[in-house]
Order: sequence, then C-alpha cells, then structure tokens
Amino acid sequence: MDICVIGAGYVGLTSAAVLADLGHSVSCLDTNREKIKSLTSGEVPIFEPGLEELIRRNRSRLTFDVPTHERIKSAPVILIAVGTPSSPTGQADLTYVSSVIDLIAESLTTYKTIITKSTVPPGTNDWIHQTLVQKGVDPKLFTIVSNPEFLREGTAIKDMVDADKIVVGKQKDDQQSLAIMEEIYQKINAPFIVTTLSGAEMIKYTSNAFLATKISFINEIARICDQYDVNVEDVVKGISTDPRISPHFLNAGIGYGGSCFPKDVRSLVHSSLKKNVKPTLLQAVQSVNQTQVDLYLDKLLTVLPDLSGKKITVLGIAFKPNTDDTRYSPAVALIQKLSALGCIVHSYDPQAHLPVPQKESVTQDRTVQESVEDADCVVIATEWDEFLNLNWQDLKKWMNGDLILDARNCLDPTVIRQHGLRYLGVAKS
Ligand SMILES: NC(=O)c1ccc[n+]([C@@H]2O[C@H](COP(=O)([O-])OP(=O)(O)OC[C@H]3O[C@@H](n4cnc5c(N)ncnc54)[C@H](O)[C@@H]3O)[C@@H](O)[C@H]2O)c1
Ligand SMILES: O=c1ccn([C@@H]2O[C@H](COP(=O)(O)OP(=O)(O)O[C@H]3O[C@H](CO)[C@@H](O)[C@H](O)[C@H]3O)[C@@H](O)[C@H]2O)c(=O)[nH]1
Repeated sequence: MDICVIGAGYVGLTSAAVLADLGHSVSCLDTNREKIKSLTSGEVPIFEPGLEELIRRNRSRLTFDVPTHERIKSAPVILIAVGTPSSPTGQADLTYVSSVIDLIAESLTTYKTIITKSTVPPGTNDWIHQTLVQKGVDPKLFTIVSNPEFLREGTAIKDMVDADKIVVGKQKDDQQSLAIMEEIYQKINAPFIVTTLSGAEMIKYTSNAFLATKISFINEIARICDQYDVNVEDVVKGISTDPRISPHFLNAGIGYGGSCFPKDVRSLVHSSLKKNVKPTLLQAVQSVNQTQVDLYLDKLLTVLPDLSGKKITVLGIAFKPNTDDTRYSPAVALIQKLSALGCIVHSYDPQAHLPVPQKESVTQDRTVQESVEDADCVVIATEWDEFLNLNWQDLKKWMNGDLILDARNCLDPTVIRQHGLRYLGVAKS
C-alpha cells in the first residue's frame, strides 16, 4: 500500500520505517528541510535505537521530501504525525495539524483515508472532518481515522511492532477504513480496539494520564516513606505482586518529563475544564510532578547547605535513558535550578545536548571523567546504563567531594558506600 506519512519526528520517522518494513511503500514528508536533507543523505536526525538500521534496510520503499501537493495526491493513505505541543494555556497547539489539513484540502482529488496518529484532544478528528468539508472538499472523497500511537522513545520500534493493541477510532457511518487499517497493520499481531473518533482520542490521553498518575502516586508515597525512613522500593516490591497493581511505572524519582506526559496531562486538564469538569486528580498529579525537582534540591541542601560556588555534576540530560530528547526533561530543570543557586554545573549525557543556552556556570562535557573531575557532588538525573555501571572507585578518585545524589533511585546505596562515597536519595538510604 502507498502511504504518505506527514512529520518525520520520533513518531513519524518510526512509523515510516516500520510501515516500510511491513512491506508498504512510504513517503515521509517534513517541513524541516534540514531534516529531509539529512534523511535523504542517509543520516537519521534523532537518536532512537535501531532506527537508522531499519531505515537503511528499507531504503528502497522509503522516500523523504518536503510536503507537496503531488506527494499527497499520489498516496491513498495519509498518516498525520506532526507535533501537538502545549500552548501557554495548556491547550494542545494544533497549528501544525491545521496546516497539514490545509495542504490536504488543496490536494484532495481522489479518495483518501486520513489517519491521525498525532495525539490530539477529544473532538479534534471531528473538527478535521468539518474543516475539510468547510474548505469545499467532498466528504465522499475522504474518511478520517484516529489511530493514536503508544510507542515510548528509546524502544519505539519494538513498541510499534510488538504493540499490545491498535486503537482505531472511526466515524459512525464509516464502512471502509477498518479494512484499510487491517491491511496496513496486517503483519502486526495485536488486537484492534475499535471505537469512535473521540473514543480513540480519549484512550490515548487516558493511557498517558494513568501512567503519569502512577508516577506521581509513587513519588508522593516516597515523600511519606522518606519521613519514616522506609525504603520505597520495599514498598513497591510489597504491593506489586498483586496483579491489580503490577510493578510497572512505579519508579520513584525526580519526576516524569518528555514530550508526552507533561503536555498530554495539561491538555486533558484543559479539555476537562472546557466542559466544566474539575480535574482534581489530574491537577494533583501535575502538582506532585512540578515539585519533584525541588524535593531533590531540598534533599541536597540538607547535606550541602551552601551550594554557591560548589561544583555539581549532573549525569544525564535526556528525560529518560536511550533517547536524545530533552523536552521537559527534569534533568534540565535541575541543571537550571542549580545554576541559579550559584553552583558551577557540569553535565554529561551519552546522547542528549543541553538545550539551555550555555551560561558560564553550565558546561556540557564529553566524558563522565571530564565532567566529575573535582566535583563536590554527582547527581544521577537519568538512569543511563553507563551510569549504572560506573566504576565508583575511579569516580571517588576523580571527585573532590564524596556525595552522590541518586535522583532516579537507580543505585545500590551499599555499593556506593563500599567505595567510600556518601549516598543520598529520597526514601532510599
Ligand atoms: N514522541 C513520542 O514518544 C510520542 C509517542 C506517541 C505519540 N506522540 C505524539 O505524536 C506526535 C508527534 O510527536 P513527535 O515526538 O514525533 O514530534 P516531533 O516534534 O519529534 O516531530 C514532529 C515533526 O513534524 C514536523 N512538522 C511540523 N509541521 C509540519 C507540517 N505542516 N508538515 C510536515 N511536517 C511538519 C516537524 O518539523 C517535526 O519534524 C505528537 O502529537 C505527540 O504527542 C509522540
Ligand atoms: O516508573 C517510572 C516510569 C517513567 N518515569 C518517567 O516518566 C517519563 C516518561 O517515560 P516513558 O513513558 O518511558 O517515556 P515516553 O517515551 O515519554 O512514553 C510515554 O509517552 C508516549 C507519548 O505519548 C506514549 O506513547 C508512551 O506509551 C508513554 O509511555 C520519563 O521522564 C521517565 O523517567 C518515572 O519517573 N517512573
């Protein structure tokens, strides 16, 4: 099948590569000319494990281009995967989706299945339908399908190929698109969850909101555990044998970040308020998460009360391991706060780059050794394997001080102490 994927970001590029690998002929379009240039020359502009190889392997079925009417016209299936960032009010900014719809409206001459993979608020796909009709497009020429994506950065390909479900939201009178969706995903062994357009939109937001709730829940429990000298990991171990709870997404730490949870919870809160439903729980989830970085800073201040002039090394810049994405990264927020407190901040990440303008007090180094040299404290802000497997003996030698702040609850305090270092964590000692 010929598929046109619009947007070559984490989702668009992964979708394009996976769909090509499933045997489809895919053109992947992006307005970012630099991105298209590097993709055309064989380079992958983001770090996502396995993606470069998957694209290389399927190069004969993949083309990259800027959006054009011709490209849209030539594919019977259009898959929208552009960004839907947060606007200042928390509402999802649909500017990019809107400009794609404008382009599609100008290019619709033969029947198209228009699939929205971008995460959009409830009602958006109905709005897309109405917009196309208002722009004079014959409703017989297209069908809108909502097909939200559930991949995680760092494991994007596996998540898409081994999906636990394929959510398909369709219009009531739509008799055609389910068969098309089944053909697209024929080789993926996952159950189809078929619902309405808004039903699919809500499934996506509910999934992210629930996972974010689990994280804020355990982070709040960790705050209580910390006061009673209880190890939160023991608590998680104790509750997670119950299959109703499960052990997943209960890692306490510096909080959730990334391009999805913060913006999608905000957007759901906005959608809720718009309909006069008070999102009490979702607001609490946000409130816990927004104060996690300060919680760890306060913890640090209990041991180093005067941070001014201290060299603090933050290991990890990305919002989680195995990605170069720094959007809403708690590590970046921590770096900014430490810098504002007058610390000399050094940081290192195996893939990510500091998005903040390099101030004199913030340096990104090229190796762990360079970064921790003479540090008074080392903070683990992203649990990359490289940091879990550090040689603590060497680290102790390189540092000036002896303090390790485990902001991801990912280290073994006994091992840290065995090497003559001090371990600091929340609900872990
Ligand atoms: N990143 C994830 O893990 C993830 C997972 C599931 C769903 N989502 C959702 O998928 C969508 C895309 O997310 P992402 O992380 O891939 O975003 P991204 O920012 O990495 O990529 C978006 C791409 O769209 C391009 N673009 C913008 N306007 C365009 C236009 N008019 N025509 C063509 N290209 C255009 C941008 O240049 C950019 O390359 C969002 O709605 C997001 O919420 C993301
Ligand atoms: O127990 C946990 C699990 C995660 N996190 C943090 O939560 C954030 C998000 O992590 P993760 O969900 O692994 O990454 P994403 O790539 O943002 O994926 C989420 O967001 C995507 C975009 O919508 C969805 O498709 C995925 O299903 C959903 O997991 C990161 O900062 C993690 O460090 C924790 O603090 N504790």
